[in-house]
Amino acid sequence: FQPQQNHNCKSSSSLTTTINFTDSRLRRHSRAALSSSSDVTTREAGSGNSSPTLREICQGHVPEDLTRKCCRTEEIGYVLPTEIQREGLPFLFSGRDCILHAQTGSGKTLTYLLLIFSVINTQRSAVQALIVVPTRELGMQVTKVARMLAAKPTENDLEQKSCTVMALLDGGMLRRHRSWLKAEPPTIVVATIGSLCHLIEKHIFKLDSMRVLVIDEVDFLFNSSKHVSYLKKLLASYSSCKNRLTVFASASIPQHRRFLHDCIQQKWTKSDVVHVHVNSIQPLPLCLHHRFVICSKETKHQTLLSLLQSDAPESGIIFVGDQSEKSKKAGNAPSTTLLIDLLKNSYEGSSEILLLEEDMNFNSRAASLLEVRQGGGYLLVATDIAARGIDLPETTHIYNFDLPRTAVDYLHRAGRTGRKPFSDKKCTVTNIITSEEQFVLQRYENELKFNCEELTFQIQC
Ligand SMILES: Nc1ncnc2c1ncn2[C@@H]1O[C@H](COP(=O)(O)OP(=O)(O)OP(=O)(O)O)[C@@H](O)[C@H]1O
Repeated sequence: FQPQQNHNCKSSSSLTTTINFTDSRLRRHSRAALSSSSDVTTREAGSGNSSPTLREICQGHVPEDLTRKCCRTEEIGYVLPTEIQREGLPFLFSGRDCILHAQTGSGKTLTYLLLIFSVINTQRSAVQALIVVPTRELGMQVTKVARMLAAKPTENDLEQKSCTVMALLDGGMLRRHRSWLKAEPPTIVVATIGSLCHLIEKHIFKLDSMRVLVIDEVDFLFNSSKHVSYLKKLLASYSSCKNRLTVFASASIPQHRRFLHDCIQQKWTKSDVVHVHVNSIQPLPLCLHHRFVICSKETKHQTLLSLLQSDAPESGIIFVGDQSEKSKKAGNAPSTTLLIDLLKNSYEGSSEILLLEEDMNFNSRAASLLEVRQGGGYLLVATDIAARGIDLPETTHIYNFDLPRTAVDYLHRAGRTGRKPFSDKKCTVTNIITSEEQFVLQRYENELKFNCEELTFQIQC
């Protein structure tokens, strides 16, 4: 995703047709696009009255018991498809490789899982689908949704062999997974790239039967120097795009034309790959209200406290930047620790105060997220490890105690709230900045096309 000089995108541009349609014309367009274009851009969210239900879209593709479970209000209860599901699933069911590019919280996970359940054969004992994720936390979340969909609800169903889902994630028990992989390969594997490639290189994990490969948060993985070479091997050397369906997903695909071009050139996908781009003119969910408060570095803590007292958020995430190497060497306490201490000592709200950062051990990280998910109010102090993919639908407030480094990071942090697809309840993203940082925030506003309102604010001492 890094811009390169003299890069020739001509061949992908000639394959690519960007078409903007409004809601009522989308379905007609989708049908036409099924046979031709490779870059589909849709404009409006929400569903009109004539929209098909999720069940109708899945009919004939996904096993009936699963769509029933997914769509019945007494069970999971997804009656209407989100826009990425409505636009993406027809392409996926028709066997096209896809880049699913849609806002945070728009249901991309269910989109690719429904594709997986449409192609796997549970009678076969082989790994048939592989989902690659950037973090252990996101992996556990995706595994949970996949297992929920795979669970057999009735005794009759229990007679049939069920689909098994293995989480092969950093910090897991690789030895136990090795025996499991050999004795009875699972149908679906959710993996972080490091653990996965280690097992592939040791010939313990085989991709011969893989029919679907999903790379979630694809731009993050391609941008990570730690992951990119493994990722490229996985896409082009360890398996061939001809023998599988390849799906990329993210709310941000910077330079998507260049990426489409690379997908085809590098044989990461087949040449008729489709870029399904939902809400291209509105990268952030509309239900987000963005604000900023200007203060000095010295009054940042007090400003945050005052904001929390006045907002009284039931559930919120406070994002903090990573501690610099210089600050570590100087023996300073990390900002996360200072903030946790501050909140525990001075915040008067009733929310549970929790921490999630990369330096914690995996068990403590899991414990924090488990507590957050168990309901009740929470204030989660987190680094960017919580910014990608984590789905905590009860979150109503995001605080950027430190500004994110890039507009893309802003988009993903902000997108940890506003995650109920058919709700228009306003959620708030608040940036605590110094006056020197104001121009950075303005750059993000321009890039991501949102408006940030200044909050004039009296610090309560
Ligand atoms: N059709 C649907 N109807 C109602 N809710 C849905 C539907 N599909 C998904 N959801 C819910 O929407 C929320 C967000 O979904 P998901 O985590 O897949 O978002 P995402 O698009 O992957 O976001 P991100 O880019 O942040 O990873 C989840 O809580 C999920 O249960």
